[in-house]
Amino acid sequence: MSVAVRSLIGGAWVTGCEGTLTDTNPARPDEVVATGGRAGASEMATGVRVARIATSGWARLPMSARGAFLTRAAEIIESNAEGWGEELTREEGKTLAEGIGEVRRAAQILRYYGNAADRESGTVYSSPRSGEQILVTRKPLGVVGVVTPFNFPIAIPAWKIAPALVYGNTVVWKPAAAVPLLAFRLAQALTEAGLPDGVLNMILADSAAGEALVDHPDLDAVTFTGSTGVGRKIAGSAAARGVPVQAEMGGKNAAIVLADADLELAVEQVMLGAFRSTGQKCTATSRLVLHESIAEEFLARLTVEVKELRVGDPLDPGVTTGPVVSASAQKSIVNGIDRAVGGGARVVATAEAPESGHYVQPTVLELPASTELWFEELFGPVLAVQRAATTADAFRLANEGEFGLSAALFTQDLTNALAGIGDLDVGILHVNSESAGADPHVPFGGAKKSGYGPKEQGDAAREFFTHTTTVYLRGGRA
Ligand SMILES: NC(=O)C1=CN([C@@H]2O[C@H](COP(=O)(O)OP(=O)(O)OC[C@H]3O[C@@H](n4cnc5c(N)ncnc54)[C@H](OP(=O)(O)O)[C@@H]3O)[C@@H](O)[C@H]2O)C=CC1
Ligand SMILES: O=C(O)CCC(=O)C(=O)O
Repeated sequence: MSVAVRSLIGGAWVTGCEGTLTDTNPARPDEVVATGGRAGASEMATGVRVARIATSGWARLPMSARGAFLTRAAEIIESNAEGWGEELTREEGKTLAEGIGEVRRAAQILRYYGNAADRESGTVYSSPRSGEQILVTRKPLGVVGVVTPFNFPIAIPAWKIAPALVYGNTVVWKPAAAVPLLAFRLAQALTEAGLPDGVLNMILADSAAGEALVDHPDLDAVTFTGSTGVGRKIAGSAAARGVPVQAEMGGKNAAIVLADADLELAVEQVMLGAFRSTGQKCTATSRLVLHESIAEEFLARLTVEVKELRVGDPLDPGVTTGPVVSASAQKSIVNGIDRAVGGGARVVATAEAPESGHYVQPTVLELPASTELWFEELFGPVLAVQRAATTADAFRLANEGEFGLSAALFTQDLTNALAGIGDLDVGILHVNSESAGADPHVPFGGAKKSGYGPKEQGDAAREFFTHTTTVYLRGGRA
Protein backbone atom coordinates (compact mmCIF):
# COMPACT_ATOMS: atom_id res chain seq x y z
CA MET A 1 0.00 0.00 0.00
CA SER A 2 2.84 2.40 -0.79
CA VAL A 3 1.74 5.68 -2.41
CA ALA A 4 3.73 7.39 -5.20
CA VAL A 5 4.20 11.04 -4.16
CA ARG A 6 5.35 13.95 -6.31
CA SER A 7 6.15 17.60 -5.92
CA LEU A 8 3.86 20.34 -7.20
CA ILE A 9 5.62 23.08 -9.15
CA GLY A 10 3.81 25.62 -11.32
CA GLY A 11 0.67 23.48 -11.37
CA ALA A 12 2.50 20.35 -12.61
CA TRP A 13 3.15 17.21 -10.60
CA VAL A 14 6.86 16.53 -10.97
CA THR A 15 9.26 13.83 -9.85
CA GLY A 16 12.29 15.43 -8.22
CA CYS A 17 15.55 14.44 -9.85
CA GLU A 18 18.00 14.70 -6.90
CA GLY A 19 17.42 11.08 -5.88
CA THR A 20 14.67 8.99 -4.36
CA LEU A 21 12.68 9.37 -1.15
CA THR A 22 11.35 6.48 0.89
CA ASP A 23 8.80 7.21 3.60
CA THR A 24 8.59 4.43 6.21
CA ASN A 25 6.30 3.56 9.11
CA PRO A 26 7.98 4.27 12.49
CA ALA A 27 5.94 1.46 14.07
CA ARG A 28 7.13 -1.05 11.42
CA PRO A 29 10.27 0.43 9.87
CA ASP A 30 10.30 -2.16 7.04
CA GLU A 31 6.92 -0.96 5.78
CA VAL A 32 7.16 1.62 3.03
CA VAL A 33 4.34 4.17 3.18
CA ALA A 34 5.29 6.33 0.20
CA THR A 35 8.03 6.68 -2.40
CA GLY A 36 8.97 9.33 -4.90
CA GLY A 37 11.69 11.51 -6.30
CA ARG A 38 13.58 14.00 -4.15
CA ALA A 39 13.91 17.52 -5.52
CA GLY A 40 16.90 19.81 -5.07
CA ALA A 41 18.00 23.42 -5.09
CA SER A 42 17.23 23.92 -8.79
CA GLU A 43 13.59 22.87 -8.29
CA MET A 44 13.40 25.27 -5.33
CA ALA A 45 14.58 28.06 -7.63
CA THR A 46 11.97 27.06 -10.21
CA GLY A 47 9.34 27.08 -7.48
CA VAL A 48 10.27 30.62 -6.45
CA ARG A 49 10.26 31.76 -10.09
CA VAL A 50 6.79 30.37 -10.88
CA ALA A 51 5.44 31.63 -7.55
CA ARG A 52 6.70 35.11 -8.46
CA ILE A 53 4.94 34.95 -11.83
CA ALA A 54 1.70 33.92 -10.10
CA THR A 55 1.72 36.74 -7.54
CA SER A 56 0.08 39.56 -9.45
CA GLY A 57 -2.93 37.57 -10.73
CA TRP A 58 -3.45 35.99 -7.31
CA ALA A 59 -3.11 39.21 -5.33
CA ARG A 60 -5.64 40.94 -7.62
CA LEU A 61 -8.38 38.39 -6.90
CA PRO A 62 -10.87 39.52 -4.25
CA MET A 63 -10.02 38.03 -0.86
CA SER A 64 -13.36 36.20 -0.84
CA ALA A 65 -12.43 34.49 -4.13
CA ARG A 66 -9.07 33.42 -2.69
CA GLY A 67 -10.84 32.18 0.43
CA ALA A 68 -13.27 30.11 -1.67
CA PHE A 69 -10.36 27.91 -2.84
CA LEU A 70 -9.49 27.22 0.81
CA THR A 71 -13.07 26.42 1.72
CA ARG A 72 -13.33 23.96 -1.20
CA ALA A 73 -10.03 22.36 -0.16
CA ALA A 74 -11.36 22.06 3.41
CA GLU A 75 -14.32 20.06 2.09
CA ILE A 76 -12.00 17.73 0.16
CA ILE A 77 -9.82 17.23 3.23
CA GLU A 78 -12.82 16.60 5.48
CA SER A 79 -14.22 13.99 3.09
CA ASN A 80 -10.87 12.15 3.16
CA ALA A 81 -10.29 12.50 6.92
CA GLU A 82 -10.38 8.80 7.74
CA GLY A 83 -8.16 7.61 4.89
CA TRP A 84 -5.65 10.45 5.16
CA GLY A 85 -5.71 10.20 8.96
CA GLU A 86 -4.66 6.56 8.67
CA GLU A 87 -1.89 7.55 6.26
CA LEU A 88 -0.75 10.22 8.71
CA THR A 89 -0.58 7.64 11.48
CA ARG A 90 1.40 5.28 9.25
CA GLU A 91 4.00 7.88 8.32
CA GLU A 92 4.29 9.90 11.56
CA GLY A 93 3.29 7.46 14.33
CA LYS A 94 0.60 9.32 16.31
CA THR A 95 -2.50 7.28 17.19
CA LEU A 96 -5.23 6.81 14.60
CA ALA A 97 -7.66 9.01 16.56
CA GLU A 98 -5.05 11.77 16.63
CA GLY A 99 -4.21 11.25 12.95
CA ILE A 100 -7.84 11.59 11.88
CA GLY A 101 -8.27 14.47 14.34
CA GLU A 102 -5.32 16.30 12.83
CA VAL A 103 -6.68 15.96 9.30
CA ARG A 104 -10.02 17.38 10.48
CA ARG A 105 -8.15 20.16 12.26
CA ALA A 106 -6.45 21.07 8.97
CA ALA A 107 -9.90 21.35 7.34
CA GLN A 108 -11.07 23.57 10.20
CA ILE A 109 -8.01 25.82 9.79
CA LEU A 110 -8.60 26.16 6.05
CA ARG A 111 -12.25 27.02 6.70
CA TYR A 112 -11.28 29.68 9.23
CA TYR A 113 -8.97 31.42 6.75
CA GLY A 114 -11.42 30.75 3.91
CA ASN A 115 -13.76 33.17 5.70
CA ALA A 116 -11.10 35.86 6.26
CA ALA A 117 -12.80 38.21 3.82
CA ASP A 118 -15.75 38.41 6.22
CA ARG A 119 -13.51 39.98 8.87
CA GLU A 120 -12.10 43.46 9.27
CA SER A 121 -9.23 43.95 6.82
CA GLY A 122 -7.95 47.45 7.55
CA THR A 123 -8.54 50.42 9.80
CA VAL A 124 -9.87 53.96 9.40
CA TYR A 125 -8.54 56.74 11.66
CA SER A 126 -9.86 60.24 12.05
CA SER A 127 -7.71 62.99 10.59
CA PRO A 128 -6.76 66.26 12.32
CA ARG A 129 -7.46 67.98 8.95
CA SER A 130 -10.94 68.58 7.59
CA GLY A 131 -11.91 66.80 4.38
CA GLU A 132 -9.53 63.91 5.06
CA GLN A 133 -9.63 60.39 6.49
CA ILE A 134 -6.68 58.17 7.22
CA LEU A 135 -6.94 54.56 6.11
CA VAL A 136 -4.58 51.72 6.86
CA THR A 137 -4.90 49.12 4.11
CA ARG A 138 -3.19 45.75 3.88
CA LYS A 139 -1.26 44.22 1.01
CA PRO A 140 0.41 40.85 0.49
CA LEU A 141 4.16 40.48 0.92
CA GLY A 142 4.72 38.49 -2.29
CA VAL A 143 6.39 35.05 -2.35
CA VAL A 144 6.57 33.25 1.00
CA GLY A 145 8.92 30.35 1.79
CA VAL A 146 7.29 27.83 4.15
CA VAL A 147 9.33 25.16 6.00
CA THR A 148 7.45 22.72 8.23
CA PRO A 149 8.32 19.97 10.75
CA PHE A 150 7.34 16.29 10.94
CA ASN A 151 5.11 16.34 14.02
CA PHE A 152 1.96 17.92 12.55
CA PRO A 153 2.29 16.90 8.89
CA ILE A 154 -0.92 18.63 7.75
CA ALA A 155 -2.11 20.99 10.53
CA ILE A 156 1.04 23.13 10.80
CA PRO A 157 1.37 23.45 6.99
CA ALA A 158 -2.33 24.39 6.86
CA TRP A 159 -1.95 27.13 9.46
CA LYS A 160 0.98 28.66 7.60
CA ILE A 161 -0.14 28.18 3.99
CA ALA A 162 -3.83 29.14 4.42
CA PRO A 163 -3.19 32.65 5.80
CA ALA A 164 -0.30 33.20 3.39
CA LEU A 165 -2.63 32.46 0.47
CA VAL A 166 -5.79 34.19 1.63
CA TYR A 167 -3.90 37.43 2.28
CA GLY A 168 -2.69 37.30 -1.33
CA ASN A 169 0.77 35.75 -1.20
CA THR A 170 2.07 32.81 -3.21
CA VAL A 171 3.94 29.98 -1.54
CA VAL A 172 6.92 27.69 -1.97
CA TRP A 173 6.66 24.98 0.68
CA LYS A 174 9.28 22.48 1.79
CA PRO A 175 7.67 19.86 4.06
CA ALA A 176 9.67 17.71 6.50
CA ALA A 177 11.33 14.78 4.76
CA ALA A 178 9.74 12.29 7.20
CA VAL A 179 6.16 13.12 6.17
CA PRO A 180 5.88 13.60 2.39
CA LEU A 181 2.56 11.78 2.03
CA LEU A 182 0.40 14.22 3.99
CA ALA A 183 2.17 17.11 2.27
CA PHE A 184 1.19 15.52 -1.05
CA ARG A 185 -2.41 15.15 0.20
CA LEU A 186 -2.68 18.82 1.25
CA ALA A 187 -1.27 19.94 -2.09
CA GLN A 188 -3.70 17.57 -3.85
CA ALA A 189 -6.67 19.04 -1.96
CA LEU A 190 -5.72 22.60 -2.88
CA THR A 191 -5.10 21.63 -6.51
CA GLU A 192 -8.43 19.78 -6.76
CA ALA A 193 -10.06 22.88 -5.25
CA GLY A 194 -8.88 24.72 -8.38
CA LEU A 195 -5.99 26.80 -7.00
CA PRO A 196 -4.34 28.57 -9.97
CA ASP A 197 -0.99 27.22 -11.18
CA GLY A 198 2.07 28.47 -9.32
CA VAL A 199 0.16 29.84 -6.33
CA LEU A 200 1.20 26.89 -4.14
CA ASN A 201 4.41 25.00 -4.92
CA MET A 202 5.10 22.01 -2.67
CA ILE A 203 8.60 20.64 -3.10
CA LEU A 204 9.64 17.31 -1.56
CA ALA A 205 13.32 17.77 -0.77
CA ASP A 206 15.97 17.40 1.91
CA SER A 207 17.29 20.00 4.33
CA ALA A 208 20.04 21.19 1.95
CA ALA A 209 17.38 22.11 -0.59
CA GLY A 210 15.38 23.65 2.26
CA GLU A 211 18.37 25.85 2.97
CA ALA A 212 18.53 26.83 -0.71
CA LEU A 213 14.86 27.84 -0.46
CA VAL A 214 15.12 29.97 2.68
CA ASP A 215 18.28 31.65 1.37
CA HIS A 216 16.75 32.39 -2.03
CA PRO A 217 17.17 36.11 -2.81
CA ASP A 218 13.71 36.44 -4.37
CA LEU A 219 11.69 35.37 -1.32
CA ASP A 220 9.65 38.10 0.42
CA ALA A 221 9.09 36.28 3.74
CA VAL A 222 9.93 33.01 5.48
CA THR A 223 7.86 31.06 7.99
CA PHE A 224 9.39 28.09 9.82
CA THR A 225 8.51 25.64 12.59
CA GLY A 226 11.04 23.15 13.92
CA SER A 227 14.19 22.89 15.97
CA THR A 228 15.87 25.82 17.65
CA GLY A 229 19.20 25.49 15.81
CA VAL A 230 17.63 25.47 12.36
CA GLY A 231 15.14 28.21 13.28
CA ARG A 232 17.88 30.56 14.46
CA LYS A 233 19.93 29.93 11.34
CA ILE A 234 16.95 30.67 9.09
CA ALA A 235 16.04 33.76 11.11
CA GLY A 236 19.63 35.01 10.85
CA SER A 237 19.80 34.57 7.11
CA ALA A 238 16.39 36.17 6.51
CA ALA A 239 17.19 39.11 8.79
CA ALA A 240 20.51 39.65 6.96
CA ARG A 241 18.55 40.02 3.72
CA GLY A 242 15.93 42.26 5.38
CA VAL A 243 13.17 39.68 4.87
CA PRO A 244 10.39 39.24 7.47
CA VAL A 245 10.74 35.92 9.27
CA GLN A 246 8.65 33.94 11.70
CA ALA A 247 10.25 30.97 13.49
CA GLU A 248 8.42 28.73 15.98
CA MET A 249 11.02 26.66 17.79
CA GLY A 250 11.53 24.75 21.00
CA GLY A 251 9.54 24.38 24.17
CA LYS A 252 10.13 22.92 27.63
CA ASN A 253 6.64 23.39 28.91
CA ALA A 254 5.75 23.05 32.57
CA ALA A 255 2.57 21.89 34.24
CA ILE A 256 2.39 23.49 37.68
CA VAL A 257 0.15 21.78 40.22
CA LEU A 258 -0.51 23.98 43.25
CA ALA A 259 -1.61 22.89 46.71
CA ASP A 260 -5.28 23.68 46.04
CA ALA A 261 -5.53 21.95 42.63
CA ASP A 262 -8.21 19.43 41.65
CA LEU A 263 -5.78 16.51 41.55
CA GLU A 264 -7.95 14.17 39.49
CA LEU A 265 -8.28 16.80 36.75
CA ALA A 266 -4.59 17.71 36.96
CA VAL A 267 -3.43 14.08 36.62
CA GLU A 268 -5.73 13.54 33.63
CA GLN A 269 -4.51 16.70 31.87
CA VAL A 270 -0.82 16.15 32.65
CA MET A 271 -1.10 12.66 31.13
CA LEU A 272 -2.59 14.13 27.94
CA GLY A 273 -0.02 16.91 27.75
CA ALA A 274 2.96 14.67 28.36
CA PHE A 275 2.11 11.55 26.39
CA ARG A 276 -0.34 12.33 23.58
CA SER A 277 1.45 12.30 20.22
CA THR A 278 4.20 10.46 22.14
CA GLY A 279 5.33 13.80 23.56
CA GLN A 280 6.27 15.05 20.09
CA LYS A 281 4.61 18.47 20.29
CA CYS A 282 6.39 21.75 20.84
CA THR A 283 3.61 22.41 23.37
CA ALA A 284 3.88 19.03 25.13
CA THR A 285 4.20 18.96 28.92
CA SER A 286 7.81 17.94 29.53
CA ARG A 287 8.21 19.44 33.04
CA LEU A 288 6.04 19.02 36.11
CA VAL A 289 6.29 21.29 39.15
CA LEU A 290 4.42 19.94 42.18
CA HIS A 291 3.68 21.82 45.36
CA GLU A 292 5.36 19.68 48.00
CA SER A 293 2.14 19.27 50.02
CA ILE A 294 0.46 17.28 47.20
CA ALA A 295 3.54 15.81 45.51
CA GLU A 296 3.41 12.29 46.98
CA GLU A 297 -0.29 11.84 46.28
CA PHE A 298 0.02 13.30 42.78
CA LEU A 299 2.95 11.04 41.84
CA ALA A 300 1.14 7.97 43.20
CA ARG A 301 -1.91 8.76 41.04
CA LEU A 302 0.27 9.58 38.02
CA THR A 303 2.15 6.28 38.37
CA VAL A 304 -1.12 4.34 38.14
CA GLU A 305 -2.01 6.18 34.93
CA VAL A 306 1.43 5.79 33.33
CA LYS A 307 1.38 2.04 33.92
CA GLU A 308 -1.95 1.91 32.08
CA LEU A 309 -0.56 3.49 28.93
CA ARG A 310 -0.59 1.04 26.02
CA VAL A 311 2.41 1.63 23.82
CA GLY A 312 2.30 -0.03 20.41
CA ASP A 313 1.15 0.17 16.82
CA PRO A 314 -0.84 3.41 16.65
CA LEU A 315 -3.29 1.89 14.14
CA ASP A 316 -4.52 -0.39 16.94
CA PRO A 317 -7.50 1.46 18.49
CA GLY A 318 -6.54 0.30 22.01
CA VAL A 319 -3.10 1.89 21.81
CA THR A 320 -2.58 5.20 23.62
CA THR A 321 1.04 5.92 22.64
CA GLY A 322 2.74 5.25 19.32
CA PRO A 323 6.41 5.24 18.35
CA VAL A 324 8.60 8.32 17.95
CA VAL A 325 9.28 9.44 14.42
CA SER A 326 12.66 7.83 13.69
CA ALA A 327 15.48 5.64 14.94
CA SER A 328 17.63 8.73 15.55
CA ALA A 329 14.88 10.42 17.60
CA GLN A 330 14.49 7.18 19.60
CA LYS A 331 18.23 7.06 20.27
CA SER A 332 18.53 10.68 21.35
CA ILE A 333 15.50 10.44 23.69
CA VAL A 334 16.78 7.21 25.31
CA ASN A 335 20.22 8.82 25.70
CA GLY A 336 18.60 11.82 27.38
CA ILE A 337 16.79 9.53 29.85
CA ASP A 338 20.01 7.62 30.57
CA ARG A 339 21.97 10.83 31.17
CA ALA A 340 19.31 12.09 33.59
CA VAL A 341 19.30 8.80 35.52
CA GLY A 342 23.13 8.83 35.53
CA GLY A 343 22.92 12.34 36.99
CA GLY A 344 20.78 11.20 39.92
CA ALA A 345 17.20 11.37 38.59
CA ARG A 346 14.76 8.95 40.26
CA VAL A 347 12.58 6.86 37.97
CA VAL A 348 9.03 7.47 39.22
CA ALA A 349 7.13 5.50 36.56
CA THR A 350 7.54 3.87 33.18
CA ALA A 351 5.29 1.96 30.78
CA GLU A 352 6.27 -1.08 28.75
CA ALA A 353 7.05 -0.55 25.06
CA PRO A 354 7.57 -3.03 22.19
CA GLU A 355 11.14 -3.94 21.24
CA SER A 356 10.75 -3.60 17.50
CA GLY A 357 9.78 -0.23 15.97
CA HIS A 358 10.94 3.22 17.09
CA TYR A 359 9.42 3.00 20.55
CA VAL A 360 10.46 4.76 23.73
CA GLN A 361 9.08 3.79 27.14
CA PRO A 362 6.97 6.66 28.55
CA THR A 363 9.02 7.77 31.55
CA VAL A 364 8.53 10.05 34.55
CA LEU A 365 11.75 11.14 36.29
CA GLU A 366 12.10 13.16 39.49
CA LEU A 367 15.18 15.37 39.31
CA PRO A 368 17.39 16.17 42.29
CA ALA A 369 17.74 19.79 41.06
CA SER A 370 17.46 21.81 37.86
CA THR A 371 19.83 19.61 35.87
CA GLU A 372 20.14 19.10 32.09
CA LEU A 373 16.74 17.43 31.59
CA TRP A 374 15.04 20.48 33.13
CA PHE A 375 16.27 22.58 30.22
CA GLU A 376 16.80 20.26 27.24
CA GLU A 377 13.89 19.52 24.84
CA LEU A 378 13.88 15.73 24.25
CA PHE A 379 10.71 15.77 22.10
CA GLY A 380 9.47 12.42 23.38
CA PRO A 381 7.35 10.80 26.12
CA VAL A 382 9.49 11.97 29.02
CA LEU A 383 8.31 14.03 31.99
CA ALA A 384 10.79 15.63 34.42
CA VAL A 385 9.48 16.46 37.90
CA GLN A 386 10.55 18.85 40.67
CA ARG A 387 8.88 19.87 43.93
CA ALA A 388 8.32 23.45 45.10
CA ALA A 389 7.85 24.72 48.65
CA THR A 390 5.67 27.70 47.72
CA THR A 391 3.62 29.02 44.81
CA ALA A 392 6.30 31.60 44.08
CA ASP A 393 8.94 28.87 44.05
CA ALA A 394 6.79 26.82 41.64
CA PHE A 395 6.56 29.76 39.22
CA ARG A 396 10.31 30.35 39.52
CA LEU A 397 11.06 26.71 38.59
CA ALA A 398 8.63 26.84 35.66
CA ASN A 399 10.28 30.03 34.36
CA GLU A 400 13.78 28.54 34.37
CA GLY A 401 15.46 28.04 31.01
CA GLU A 402 15.50 29.76 27.65
CA PHE A 403 12.12 28.58 26.38
CA GLY A 404 8.70 30.05 27.12
CA LEU A 405 6.20 28.46 24.76
CA SER A 406 3.34 27.17 26.91
CA ALA A 407 2.46 26.21 30.48
CA ALA A 408 -0.43 24.58 32.30
CA LEU A 409 -1.41 25.85 35.75
CA PHE A 410 -3.63 23.76 38.00
CA THR A 411 -5.34 25.67 40.80
CA GLN A 412 -8.88 26.31 42.05
CA ASP A 413 -7.93 29.62 43.60
CA LEU A 414 -8.54 32.71 41.47
CA THR A 415 -5.76 34.60 43.23
CA ASN A 416 -3.25 31.92 42.28
CA ALA A 417 -4.56 31.83 38.70
CA LEU A 418 -4.14 35.61 38.41
CA ALA A 419 -0.65 35.39 39.91
CA GLY A 420 0.25 32.73 37.32
CA ILE A 421 -1.07 34.88 34.45
CA GLY A 422 1.17 37.66 35.70
CA ASP A 423 4.29 35.69 36.59
CA LEU A 424 4.59 32.80 34.11
CA ASP A 425 6.71 33.92 31.19
CA VAL A 426 5.05 32.01 28.35
CA GLY A 427 3.29 32.71 25.08
CA ILE A 428 0.40 30.36 25.87
CA LEU A 429 -1.01 29.64 29.34
CA HIS A 430 -3.65 27.02 30.06
CA VAL A 431 -5.35 27.29 33.43
CA ASN A 432 -6.72 23.85 34.41
CA SER A 433 -6.12 22.24 31.03
CA GLU A 434 -3.14 20.58 29.31
CA SER A 435 -0.27 22.61 27.90
CA ALA A 436 -0.87 21.62 24.24
CA GLY A 437 -3.57 22.75 21.82
CA ALA A 438 -4.11 25.79 19.63
CA ASP A 439 -7.25 27.35 18.18
CA PRO A 440 -6.98 28.95 14.74
CA HIS A 441 -8.47 32.33 15.70
CA VAL A 442 -6.04 33.27 18.50
CA PRO A 443 -2.29 34.00 18.49
CA PHE A 444 0.03 31.01 18.77
CA GLY A 445 3.71 31.23 19.68
CA GLY A 446 6.19 31.49 22.46
CA ALA A 447 7.86 33.96 24.77
CA LYS A 448 11.62 34.13 25.37
CA LYS A 449 13.59 32.02 22.88
CA SER A 450 10.75 29.71 21.82
CA GLY A 451 9.86 31.95 18.93
CA TYR A 452 11.34 34.64 16.74
CA GLY A 453 9.29 37.21 14.89
CA PRO A 454 5.51 37.70 14.89
CA LYS A 455 3.22 34.99 16.22
CA GLU A 456 1.04 32.71 14.12
CA GLN A 457 -2.71 32.27 13.61
CA GLY A 458 -5.70 34.57 14.02
CA ASP A 459 -4.99 38.28 13.64
CA ALA A 460 -1.30 37.60 14.28
CA ALA A 461 -1.16 35.70 10.97
CA ARG A 462 -2.58 38.73 9.16
CA GLU A 463 0.08 40.91 10.76
CA PHE A 464 2.82 38.63 9.47
CA PHE A 465 1.54 37.88 5.98
CA THR A 466 0.65 41.47 5.03
CA HIS A 467 2.21 44.90 5.17
CA THR A 468 0.28 48.10 5.63
CA THR A 469 -0.09 51.21 3.54
CA THR A 470 -1.27 54.28 5.45
CA VAL A 471 -3.41 56.37 3.13
CA TYR A 472 -4.13 60.08 3.82
CA LEU A 473 -7.30 60.32 1.76
CA ARG A 474 -8.80 63.63 0.61
CA GLY A 475 -11.50 64.13 -1.99
CA GLY A 476 -9.70 67.15 -3.52
CA ARG A 477 -9.25 70.82 -2.53
CA ALA A 478 -11.35 71.30 0.62
N1 LIG B 1 8.67 23.83 17.91
C1 LIG B 1 8.14 22.89 17.20
O1 LIG B 1 7.00 22.98 16.82
C2 LIG B 1 8.94 21.74 16.80
C3 LIG B 1 10.18 21.53 17.32
N2 LIG B 1 10.90 20.49 16.89
C4 LIG B 1 12.22 20.27 17.46
O2 LIG B 1 13.10 19.93 16.42
C5 LIG B 1 13.71 18.66 16.64
C6 LIG B 1 13.96 17.93 15.34
O3 LIG B 1 12.77 17.89 14.59
P1 LIG B 1 12.83 18.14 13.06
O4 LIG B 1 11.50 18.09 12.43
O5 LIG B 1 13.85 17.26 12.45
O6 LIG B 1 13.25 19.67 13.08
P2 LIG B 1 14.20 20.40 12.09
O7 LIG B 1 14.36 21.78 12.55
O8 LIG B 1 15.42 19.60 11.82
O9 LIG B 1 13.35 20.37 10.74
C7 LIG B 1 12.21 21.17 10.51
C8 LIG B 1 12.12 21.48 9.03
O10 LIG B 1 13.26 22.26 8.64
C9 LIG B 1 13.95 21.61 7.55
N3 LIG B 1 15.35 21.95 7.66
C10 LIG B 1 16.31 21.35 8.38
N4 LIG B 1 17.47 22.02 8.26
C11 LIG B 1 17.23 23.09 7.47
C12 LIG B 1 18.01 24.18 6.99
N5 LIG B 1 19.29 24.32 7.32
N6 LIG B 1 17.43 25.11 6.19
C13 LIG B 1 16.12 25.00 5.86
N7 LIG B 1 15.33 23.99 6.28
C14 LIG B 1 15.87 23.06 7.08
C15 LIG B 1 13.63 20.15 7.77
O11 LIG B 1 13.89 19.41 6.61
P3 LIG B 1 14.16 17.82 6.69
O12 LIG B 1 12.96 17.22 7.29
O13 LIG B 1 14.36 17.48 5.26
O14 LIG B 1 15.39 17.66 7.53
C16 LIG B 1 12.17 20.23 8.14
O15 LIG B 1 11.38 20.47 6.99
C17 LIG B 1 12.76 17.97 17.55
O16 LIG B 1 13.39 16.98 18.26
C18 LIG B 1 12.27 19.14 18.39
O17 LIG B 1 13.19 19.43 19.39
C19 LIG B 1 10.42 19.67 15.91
C20 LIG B 1 9.19 19.82 15.38
C21 LIG B 1 8.33 20.89 15.80
O1 LIG C 1 -0.40 22.27 20.59
C1 LIG C 1 -0.68 22.08 19.42
O2 LIG C 1 -1.72 21.51 19.07
C2 LIG C 1 0.24 22.57 18.35
C3 LIG C 1 1.62 22.16 18.66
C4 LIG C 1 2.63 22.58 17.66
O3 LIG C 1 2.47 23.55 16.98
C5 LIG C 1 3.85 21.81 17.51
O4 LIG C 1 4.06 20.85 18.24
O5 LIG C 1 4.65 22.15 16.63
